[in-house]
Amino acid sequence: MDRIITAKLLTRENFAEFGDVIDKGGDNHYPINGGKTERYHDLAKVDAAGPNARVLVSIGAGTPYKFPLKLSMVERHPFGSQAFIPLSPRPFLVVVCHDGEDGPETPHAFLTQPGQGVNYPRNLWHGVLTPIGKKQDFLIVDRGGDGSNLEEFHFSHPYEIHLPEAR
Ligand SMILES: NC(=O)N[C@@H](O)C(=O)O
Ligand code: NI
Repeated sequence: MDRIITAKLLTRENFAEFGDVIDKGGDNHYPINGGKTERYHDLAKVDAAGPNARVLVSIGAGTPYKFPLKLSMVERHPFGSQAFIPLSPRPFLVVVCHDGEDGPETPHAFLTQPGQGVNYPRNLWHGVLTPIGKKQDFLIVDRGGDGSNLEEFHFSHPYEIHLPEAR
């Protein structure tokens, strides 16, 4: 099986089967504060389940990965969603998989558009936060609480993830 995957530009449409896109591209927005602010409303479903669950807001100071990326592991969070919102307008890599009978199916790789964030629903298989080219900070909104909220899957053979040519 071909283990080389080239990331495609992330859009609301092509990511819809996996999770939420956090940007100003949706149509659910309206003026607040007398029109001084436009609110882009309800962009992501935040989910925090299990014992003593609560929503966490954190900052991830990410270090870039080399490309092509060797993807040998994906993970998922059984008790909650996880959102990554970049604090600088640089694209980053998003890798997600549907769940199959024997674990994650073939990965799908996306290159976000500058400033775009994503939200992974509970139990969505995903690669870890993957900045590109330089250090990048991210706001992370995910679940805290008791119990193990991390499940990892190690592929028997790694995938090789490439970025699209024309960037
Ligand atoms: N644990 C954490 O904050 N990050 C990972 O779950 C990840 O998806 O990068
Ligand atoms: Ni995660």
